Amino acid sequence: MTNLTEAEAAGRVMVALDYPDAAAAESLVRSLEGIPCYLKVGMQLFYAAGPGFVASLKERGYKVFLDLKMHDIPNTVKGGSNSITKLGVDVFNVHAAGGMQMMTAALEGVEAALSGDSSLKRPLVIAVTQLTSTSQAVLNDEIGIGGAVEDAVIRYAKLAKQAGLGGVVASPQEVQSIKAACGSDFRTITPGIRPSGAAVNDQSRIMTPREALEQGTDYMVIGRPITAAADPRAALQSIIKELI
Ligand SMILES: O=c1ccn([C@@H]2O[C@H](COP(=O)(O)O)[C@@H](O)[C@H]2O)c(=O)[nH]1
Repeated sequence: MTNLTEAEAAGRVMVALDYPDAAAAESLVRSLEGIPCYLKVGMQLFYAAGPGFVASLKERGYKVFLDLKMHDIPNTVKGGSNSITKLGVDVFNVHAAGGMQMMTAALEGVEAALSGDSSLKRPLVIAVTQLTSTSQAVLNDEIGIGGAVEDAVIRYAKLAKQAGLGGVVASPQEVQSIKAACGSDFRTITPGIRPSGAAVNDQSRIMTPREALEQGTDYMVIGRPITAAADPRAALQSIIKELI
């Protein structure tokens, strides 16, 4: 048991809307109506449905994580961050592998947007460390980065913290080390969540929702265990129940 209320537990879940178009995503959103979870819009949906879909979620009061994982030269990321901030999203991200200057530029883009429109809310800017699909073997043998995945994650997390970002995307397996290295206020947003018995799919570094919560994660990103379920609302409700 934890001290989380049902609403608080729902607020820790970010449902990944990985759909090919607005109509498909809309149908899932409607099925979850009234549950105060975050909605995550990633590349597939954003490239198909664009800023208009994000704006429609915000108009309906949803908290939105725009997961576009920017990774480009600093000037381009600054511009991208500026445009994203103007969409009014609550959370967005860049790749920590872009380095300190790129992450700082992302924050400059945010500041420029906020200074031009006082009605905008400051988004939480976070950095992707090592994708949760990346295993130890892939990191070492394919990508060619030596050492333990966890060490790479912590290196990226420290760099993101130094750049002034508010948190990182990582596996729940790394949450305790990230918090120890970067402080308890430094947010962890963790995909790689699989309820017991669920298909692992292409994820590698996974944990159940309950285990992730016990590691101290702030938010858990969950896609297919909800969206591919016969009854997505029931699947989300069962995850929330596991968290309270
Ligand atoms: O390291 C990362 C970064 C982002 N993701 C995203 O999270 C969801 C996970 O979806 P599942 O269906 O629960 O696997 C997806 O949108 C990814 O793009 C990630 O998995 N790992």
